[in-house]
Amino acid sequence: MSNPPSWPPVPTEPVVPHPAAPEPGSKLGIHFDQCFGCGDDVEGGLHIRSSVAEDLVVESQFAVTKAHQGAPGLAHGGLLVCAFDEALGSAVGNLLRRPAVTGKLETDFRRPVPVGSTLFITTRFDGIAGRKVFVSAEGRLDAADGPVAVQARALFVTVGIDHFTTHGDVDALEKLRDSRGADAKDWDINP
Ligand SMILES: CCCCCCCC/C=C\CCCCCCCC(=O)SCCNC(=O)CCNC(=O)[C@H](O)C(C)(C)COP(=O)(O)OP(=O)(O)OC[C@H]1O[C@@H](n2cnc3c(N)ncnc32)[C@H](O)[C@@H]1OP(=O)(O)O
Repeated sequence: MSNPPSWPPVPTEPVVPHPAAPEPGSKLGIHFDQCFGCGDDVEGGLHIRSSVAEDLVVESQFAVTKAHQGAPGLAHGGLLVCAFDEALGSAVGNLLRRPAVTGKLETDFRRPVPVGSTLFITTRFDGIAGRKVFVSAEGRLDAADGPVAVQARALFVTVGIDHFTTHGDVDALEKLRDSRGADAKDWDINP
């Protein structure tokens, strides 16, 4: 059997938060009201909520409902991946205060996640190499110290706002500003 790949897969530097990054104890707002991961306007969305803890840790919660089923009474694995994409991406975007997109996201499903449970997701920064930001997370059932149900690790790549205006909606910046309020105006959007 081959050894598991090392993580991060390339040499990295420690992650330094943006000087204006939210302090430990801060709640993170939604980044876009129509986002499936966090948006308030999405019926059946994941409605993930996150806050900053000490030592560059971000804590997120995903309350699993019937809208998120795969098998009867159990969360769909793809939506659990979405929850981690949101939690990890939110940590990267908010603490570096730059837009970033998921380049790679791996998940290990260790336990079933029932409808009615809440997944407590803890995200940590593993290192940065140029535009590449490596993060990992674990999701525990029903409490911050509950049993581990899902683990994930990901590469996010920082991008300019042109990523969204070119490939998505030409009005992306205005729509993000409308969702985030005045807080959006001083983001580093042209790496
Ligand atoms: C999302 C809205 C954000 C709004 C902003 C407001 C702030 C909000 C704050 C916070 C909340 C955020 C919450 C969001 C959560 C959800 C995030 C998502 O689901 S994002 C959607 C899914 N992901 C994509 O659609 C990417 C599609 N891929 C691409 O667009 C490109 O491939 C991209 C940008 C990732 C890289 O393309 P290149 O041309 O810019 O750069 P190249 O040179 O190819 O890659 C850069 C480096 O990364 C490595 N790399 C890229 N992809 C890799 C991969 N899959 N595996 C390994 N390395 C990879 C490359 O090898 C390269 O490394 P070397 O610099 O040469 O060392």
